[in-house]
Amino acid sequence: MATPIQLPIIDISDPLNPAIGKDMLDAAIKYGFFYVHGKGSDFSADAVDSTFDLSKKFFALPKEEKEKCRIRTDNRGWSGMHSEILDPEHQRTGDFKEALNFGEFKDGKLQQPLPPALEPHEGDIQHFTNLCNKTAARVMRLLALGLEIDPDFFVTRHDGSRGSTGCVLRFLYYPSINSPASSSYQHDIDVRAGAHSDYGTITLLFQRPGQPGLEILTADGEWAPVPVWPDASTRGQGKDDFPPILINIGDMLSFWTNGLLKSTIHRVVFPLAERSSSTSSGENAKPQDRYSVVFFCHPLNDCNLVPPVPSRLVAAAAGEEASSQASSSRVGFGGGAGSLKERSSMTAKEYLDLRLSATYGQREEV
Ligand SMILES: O=C(O)CCC(=O)C(=O)O
Ligand SMILES: [Fe+2]
Repeated sequence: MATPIQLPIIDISDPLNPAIGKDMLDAAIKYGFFYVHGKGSDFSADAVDSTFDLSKKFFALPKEEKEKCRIRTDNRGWSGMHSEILDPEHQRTGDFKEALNFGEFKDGKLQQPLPPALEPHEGDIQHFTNLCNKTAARVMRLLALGLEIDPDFFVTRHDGSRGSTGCVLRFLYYPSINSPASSSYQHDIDVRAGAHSDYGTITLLFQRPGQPGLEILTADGEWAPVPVWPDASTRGQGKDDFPPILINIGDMLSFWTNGLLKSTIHRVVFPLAERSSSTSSGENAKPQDRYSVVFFCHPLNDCNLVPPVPSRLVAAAAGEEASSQASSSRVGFGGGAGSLKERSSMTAKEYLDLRLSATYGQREEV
């Protein structure tokens, strides 16, 4: 079985500490993924727990209720089992998951239909989104410090009070391998979420203890499981504890930094230990449903990603890339935005539209 990857865990309680910025940048260059401690972020265990409770409540609703907020081309709403294919080149069946995307709030209101069960919780969803934006700002300040640029370079370009952004909060539900919804699963061809990279600048991922499944594609081309709790010594110290938040770099930030920061391909699987315990009476991990909560952080729609981030490290990376054979043709993996490097201008909105239409071309117009 592949060995779980050990990713750095970073304390973001001081977002103006250049040494931490350097550590974060190193992780973003080497892996494209790192954890941040829950402590020192803007989240409490309660805020995270109650958001997962809400997500469970939503996915348990009858299909007819969820149908009322089915996703359309604005990328907001619910997508059912098998309706997304994140890796169309390799997947036979759509992803073994359900998802619910929340877009922007205007005057405290979401701009999309909500099922009645969630209506009383609109304020809670907004509160959680605000916390995501605050923690994302800490991470972006530290990355800017690592890049030796104005610490607010990214934060001002993501400031939702100045316009619309493509930020999305997403609830995900992957039924366990023993669920009837997973009965058609064939482990040599199917996955819970196909291989992909994320489109935005950074992604925040919240996971639950005992519900693993995320894997990343390492530089050696191997799939490495990413533990929910990376370090046993940080686990379970008091009720205020929750698994560290996993952060990854998206395609836009990779593009914007000339490929210096890595947008790493990842997927979600039924963990091997769970697969074997569903067919034998072994002592392996008991199959579990997996719930995750993801925040895709995007710049303001009109933010131009050309020219690149004004960092000497980015400029140096561009020089290296030009002289190397391995130019980053995989920026924009997933299709739809392959020729980015030839463009003299590309706004965040243009970029996102290209990527979404490649992945979700079949959705109904709003
Ligand atoms: O559920 C997860 O762990 C990852 C989800 C993901 O990668 C995505 O939605 O982009
Ligand atoms: Fe992802």
